[in-house]
Amino acid sequence: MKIEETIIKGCYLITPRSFTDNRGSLTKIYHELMFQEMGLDVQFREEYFSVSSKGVLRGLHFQIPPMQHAKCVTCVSGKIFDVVVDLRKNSPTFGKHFCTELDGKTPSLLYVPEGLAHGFVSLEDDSIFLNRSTTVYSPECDRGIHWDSCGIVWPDLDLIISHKDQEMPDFENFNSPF
Ligand SMILES: Cc1cn([C@H]2C[C@H](O)[C@@H](COP(=O)(O)OP(=O)(O)O[C@H]3O[C@@H](C)C(=O)[C@@H](O)[C@H]3O)O2)c(=O)[nH]c1=O
Repeated sequence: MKIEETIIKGCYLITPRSFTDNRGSLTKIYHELMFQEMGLDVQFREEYFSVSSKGVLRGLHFQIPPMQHAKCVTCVSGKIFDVVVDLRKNSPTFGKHFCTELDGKTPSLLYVPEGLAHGFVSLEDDSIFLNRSTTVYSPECDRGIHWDSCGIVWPDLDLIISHKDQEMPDFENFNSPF
């Protein structure tokens, strides 16, 4: 595995190891010891995947204390435009964002530390997004900021967005607990 820090401290792009042969490929996306060796000594508690049509935007989400979490996300099929926003008040990149494409054909992972909001837009039909988190889902602590915040330039697509996400507060009107 290869790890590279993004412009946001503690947020890493990870290139997993893939093995390809005449049958197809095998990609290792989590290995406890390898994660520890990369400095990511975390215990994941929950994992799920979602399937999204082209243009679906989900985000920008996070959980507030006491159920805040780090997460490791990837796209196992299709392609997504993935974004994180730093909500840590004492961080030099507070309010700044980082975006990257996650492509099922050339797998890579994004490790998102506590205190960041996360979202993505699906660039292809049936993109499969895989999410592993260090706390379980808590509807009481589930929060978000509006997707059209912080100067994020989203892909020019006909976006499909849930009512819940359309109603999220702007970053400017959100008092961060981080
Ligand atoms: C995220 C989640 C949702 N749900 C339920 C709540 C709801 O009925 C349905 C759909 O939930 P949402 O609309 O919140 O799903 P979605 O918009 O896909 O939420 C996800 O977005 C991406 C960007 C993230 O970063 C994730 O952490 C998560 O917040 O699934 C769970 O039961 N467990 C979960 O872990």
